Amino acid sequence: METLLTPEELEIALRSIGAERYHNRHPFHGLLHGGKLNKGQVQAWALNRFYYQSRIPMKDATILARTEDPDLRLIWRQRIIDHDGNEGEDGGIARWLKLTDALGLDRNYVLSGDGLLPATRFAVDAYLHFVRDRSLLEAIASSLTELFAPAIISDRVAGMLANYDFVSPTALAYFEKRLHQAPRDANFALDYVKREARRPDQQHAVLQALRFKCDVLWSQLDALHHAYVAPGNIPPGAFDPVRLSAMDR
Ligand SMILES: O=C(O)c1cc(C(=O)O)c2c(n1)C(=O)C(=O)c1cc(C(=O)O)[nH]c1-2
Repeated sequence: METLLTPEELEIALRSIGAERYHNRHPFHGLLHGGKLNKGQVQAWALNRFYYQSRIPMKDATILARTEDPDLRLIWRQRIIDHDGNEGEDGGIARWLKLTDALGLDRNYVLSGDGLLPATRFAVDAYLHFVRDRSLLEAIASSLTELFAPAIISDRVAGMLANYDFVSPTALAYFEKRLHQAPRDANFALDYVKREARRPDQQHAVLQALRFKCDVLWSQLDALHHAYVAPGNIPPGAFDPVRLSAMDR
């Protein structure tokens, strides 16, 4: 029999999952933030990560569609606005495309998803399916990786600006916004799961949802590391910085 945790104990357990498994610990992030990647490798990261960004509002629309609670929808819909923007106002997706523009990637190529690594698509789609198929509580809990995002975003911006001459503060504008948005969103989701996970099996499911989401993030970086850091592993059809610049010549 599992024991029932207090809400505070549940929060401690969630935070310890982040401390152990969040993608800030992935070696690819060490290379990215430490200035150890070349431009083609940074392009590959931005291109693949765009797919994650593009699916986030679809994921949040799924959560909206699944809840009967208008108060929850009212709060949650802000996430879609943050990513898609509003009339006359850019959102996160447009800001991410400014980053891929600044890195010299063709917009239509980025939008097409043609150069994605297979594992990026599988991992991100698994997140969408999880949010569609599991309980609403698990769907909300799976967003809780955002609790740990501000620290990695600060490290990333400082590291990339210090280490890459092809990265400017305007190119990284996406992250500046997330520094305010992520804690607001994560704190709301954390309060929600602390309030709604009232049985041991629900608490277990919440913890598993966060582990699952850490795996979604981790496996995207595994794929980048495998394909672009070790030579010779780029899958057929995926973005190849060397081939692309040879075609420019
Ligand atoms: O830069 C990052 O490391 C990072 C991580 C995460 C995350 O932890 O899932 C998100 C984001 N960024 C992000 O920008 C974002 O919009 C976002 C939405 C979500 C989500 O699951 O709803 N996670 C994240």
